[in-house]
Amino acid sequence: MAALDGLPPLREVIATHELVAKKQLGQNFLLDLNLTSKIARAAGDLTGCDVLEVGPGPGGLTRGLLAEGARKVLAVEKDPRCIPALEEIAAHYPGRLEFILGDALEVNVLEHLEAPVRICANLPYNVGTELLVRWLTPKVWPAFWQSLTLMFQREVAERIVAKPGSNHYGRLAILAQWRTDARIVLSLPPEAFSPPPKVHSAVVHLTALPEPRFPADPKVLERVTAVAFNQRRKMLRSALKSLGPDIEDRLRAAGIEPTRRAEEIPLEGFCALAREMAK
Ligand SMILES: C[S@@+](CC[C@H](N)C(=O)[O-])C[C@H]1O[C@@H](n2cnc3c(N)ncnc32)[C@H](O)[C@@H]1O
Repeated sequence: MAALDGLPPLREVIATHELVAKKQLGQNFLLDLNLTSKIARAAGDLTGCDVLEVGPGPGGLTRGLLAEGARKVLAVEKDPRCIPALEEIAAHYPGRLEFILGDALEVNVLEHLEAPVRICANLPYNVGTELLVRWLTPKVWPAFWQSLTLMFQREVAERIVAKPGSNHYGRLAILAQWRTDARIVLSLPPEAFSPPPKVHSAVVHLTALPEPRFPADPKVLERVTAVAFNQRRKMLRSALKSLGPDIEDRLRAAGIEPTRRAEEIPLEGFCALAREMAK
């Protein structure tokens, strides 16, 4: 029996195209179309938006995004075995699904998208964090996208929304909360996926702020936070020693006591330190 959107159920799609999941591509598919619709709705009002999806796989989330009214979905998929399933969806929604066979870390998507753009994806876990950091750290802000709605391992999701003092607080929290409002909107148990991964998952929704909360150069902020949290239990004067012999002076100039630890420093402090380091 066809699903509500008139296309075959995802289990049938997977069987027809023999999409046996490949671990090295992070393939844990969502086969419940109610769930993929829920994630698409969490992306906000899609009417009139282009939506970038990384890793559409058999297309469950793609179908949700199209049914929720996306003007166009641009889907970037690395696995050629998924293309026939995507072609069926494209035929069902004429002119609204464009897909690119390629690696999302290499494809230039900008020439295929028109503003306003939202990004929504059940990301392959092995490239998820790298893509997120790239989307958060363009030189020029605002970025090309308005919002990100992304599935991660739950632990990564917790790192994105973590506050100072928590074990999860680190580079991801700082980069995300610097330029977006970030919150977890959905938690999913392993059984929601086929095959089930070992860990729980969660969807994070990040809304781009018109301006970063505090001025800083993205590359410097990224570097300073990466180094600081690499040795998170050490005092900053030791953890940041590799950034130069005058690091204690720079910390003080940024209003940070050099004996404090990275996990105690709020976003504002790291931005002040990034400005000092850029001088
Ligand atoms: C977790 S699955 C999600 C599939 C589908 N969106 C779903 O929700 O069922 C991740 C998908 O990303 C694809 N993928 C893995 N690495 C990729 C990369 N570097 N670029 C683009 N797609 C990739 C995989 O082939 C797979 O289809």
